[in-house]
Amino acid sequence: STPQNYTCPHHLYTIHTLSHSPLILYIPSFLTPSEAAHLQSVSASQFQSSQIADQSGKQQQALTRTSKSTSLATDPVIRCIEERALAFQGYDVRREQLEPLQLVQYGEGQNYRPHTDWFTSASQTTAEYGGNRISSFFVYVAVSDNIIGGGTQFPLLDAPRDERWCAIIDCDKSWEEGVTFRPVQGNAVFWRNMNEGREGKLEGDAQTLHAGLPVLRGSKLGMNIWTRERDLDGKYRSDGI
Ligand SMILES: O=C(O)CCC(=O)C(=O)O
Ligand SMILES: [Fe+2]
Repeated sequence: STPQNYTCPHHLYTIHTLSHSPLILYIPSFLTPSEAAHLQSVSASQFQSSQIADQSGKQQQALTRTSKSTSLATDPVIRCIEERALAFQGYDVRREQLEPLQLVQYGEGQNYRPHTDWFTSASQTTAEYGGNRISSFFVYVAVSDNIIGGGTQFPLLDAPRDERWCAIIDCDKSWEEGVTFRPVQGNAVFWRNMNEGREGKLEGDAQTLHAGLPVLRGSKLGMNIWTRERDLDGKYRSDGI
């Protein structure tokens, strides 16, 4: 438990721009070590097999997503992480547009096949859900020392050329495999899922296709922070009501 007078830690991250279109940013040390430990402890007993939405919008267990996941109720530490994710996106994103933080646990052999975080089915983008997902953060909360695999792959992106990227992305992969971020504890990948199309209407960007590669050894705990186009109905938010 955390004290009522908890104040948010001051973050000192630097940002690396991987791509302008789609906008993809890499954020080292998005979480502090104590935030990561807190997320692990509050989620520990909560995990259930991950579900995905089918075309009708029904939540289903699927072979394409074999991890376990859970959504978190807010608390003072989580609130700071939410505030950081909001501030990161500028002042025109409201707290009511945030989905509850979702933690995803992968053990050996588990993965999430290529997908976009934005939806194509109308049933997942209703007014109650606040429309579609405009942006995603995927945060590496806990990564075992012995990890092999478990990167986040964007197969449709061009790999950057500068060797300094090799600290962040897997440079052993071939060009055709796109960009694979290594799972590094505390770090995050941010991307915009949607762009303004004709008449200023937001449209999903197919280039944001990505996958959680199989964890071949060890384990990975990740976190999704998703922002909707508009406010979610209270029943779908972590702050409820
Ligand atoms: O596990 C990963 O690296 C990515 C997970 C992901 O894309 C998701 O949960 O939507
Ligand atoms: Fe995803």
